[in-house]
Amino acid sequence: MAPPSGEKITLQSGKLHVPNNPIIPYIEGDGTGRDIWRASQAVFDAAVEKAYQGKKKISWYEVLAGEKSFKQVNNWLPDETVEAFRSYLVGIKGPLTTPVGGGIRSLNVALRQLLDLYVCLRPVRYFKGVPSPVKAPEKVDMVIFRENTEDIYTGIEFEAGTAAADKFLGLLKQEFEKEFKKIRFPSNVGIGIKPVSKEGTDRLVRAAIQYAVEHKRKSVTLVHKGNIMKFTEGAFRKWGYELAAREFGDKVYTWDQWEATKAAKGEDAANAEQKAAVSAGKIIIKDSIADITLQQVLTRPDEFDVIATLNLNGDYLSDALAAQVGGIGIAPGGNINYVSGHAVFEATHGTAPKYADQDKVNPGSVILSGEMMFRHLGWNEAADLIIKGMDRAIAAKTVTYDFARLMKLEGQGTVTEVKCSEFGQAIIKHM
Ligand SMILES: NC(=O)C1=CN([C@@H]2O[C@H](COP(=O)(O)OP(=O)(O)OC[C@H]3O[C@@H](n4cnc5c(N)ncnc54)[C@H](OP(=O)(O)O)[C@@H]3O)[C@@H](O)[C@H]2O)C=CC1
Ligand SMILES: O=C(O)CCC(=O)C(=O)O
Ligand SMILES: [Mg+2]
Repeated sequence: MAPPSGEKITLQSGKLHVPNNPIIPYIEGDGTGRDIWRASQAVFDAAVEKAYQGKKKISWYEVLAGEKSFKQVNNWLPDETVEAFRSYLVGIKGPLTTPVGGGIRSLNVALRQLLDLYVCLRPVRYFKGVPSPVKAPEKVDMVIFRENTEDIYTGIEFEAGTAAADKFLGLLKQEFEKEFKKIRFPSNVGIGIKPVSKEGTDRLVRAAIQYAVEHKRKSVTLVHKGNIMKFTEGAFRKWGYELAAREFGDKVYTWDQWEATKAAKGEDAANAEQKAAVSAGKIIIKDSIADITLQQVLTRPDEFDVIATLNLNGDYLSDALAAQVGGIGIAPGGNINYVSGHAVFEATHGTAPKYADQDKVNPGSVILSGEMMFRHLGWNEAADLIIKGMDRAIAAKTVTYDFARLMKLEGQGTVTEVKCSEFGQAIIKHM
């Protein structure tokens, strides 16, 4: 049931209108979600109270999904939950379990698709003092724009040996014999479909470039595997460059332009043109193939800034990048539709079931997802307090097991390992 007090956040003339007492729906999450949510909600309420001294307050509205929902109402993702996020516009969630190889499809992905939250926004930045496996983690300052509604996450798959798979293979054999013959073992094969559209690419790349312009970032890299998947990943690259030139022509310089100038006037001329564009404050739009990207974000992190990529690449890249700045314990995210105003913020990590109900794991990812939510709402004072509290709690080396483990390996002196709830309290104390 919605809380008795509070008002709806609305979209007015394309802008969010946020009342002082907004109703914000949340999903607690499975596994470690329960512990993390408790710690995080305390931090959110404390930050709002400290920033606005009672003038603003969130009315939290718990909605059900996942294991808790199945237990209580025999439904993994009730319509009321989706409707609440639709109706109240902005929400936040903990992680939800997805079984491997069978069972229900991802509820996390379902929510993104049902609400058409086409951007998965995952900033990756370094907090001073956080232990890291790399030599210069402070060079990592990237913002991932992961396409969130297409690619293999659409879940169009046919299980090997089923009637559906046989029917699909039959169609393929009949209509596309040349392609069918490429299947190495056609009698026992699972099939997946990877849709990537121009519309989906355009809106994702538009959001990434818009962000780069608004935040004065240096470059947007289109990450793809277009050498192998020419008409999906390759098309993403092509459409991305075309959109950049068409909609942001005066604000960007693309590697497509560089190639054209090189072909016409030689490499020196192309380099000079790019240098002039950088001096004029233009954003460089470039691209990089996904496999080498995973190496270069490690070896040359300062060459990457905003990254726009498809769903699966973005999933891999966000966990890999999180490792460089201290791990998945402080990797926040938001699923956003910049047109409808709908947004659901959530951590990059999952339910880490082996630590469930031990009050152990790092609540930092959900806390920083809340920080992103506050900025999205224009509540920057509350967001700033969360960053301040987090910075100082880490500097005081009062940290959860994940950071403590790495800090001890680094020989960082006295480290106080605290529980999930205690880390939340440490953030509040240091605000
Ligand atoms: N958006 C969502 O809701 C997501 C849901 N999932 C789902 O979660 C389930 C488990 O997935 P799995 O692949 O194991 O990945 P998880 O992210 O849940 O956990 C993997 C490992 O990451 C570390 N970790 C995760 N969360 C934290 C945290 N808060 N603080 C510190 N360390 C953390 C732990 O490492 P260590 O063992 O080294 O301590 C943990 O064992 C699956 O069902 C998956 O589908 C996964 C990702 C996103
Ligand atoms: O939905 C899931 O269970 C996994 C999703 C995931 O890994 C992600 O979005 O990063
Ligand atoms: Mg993931």
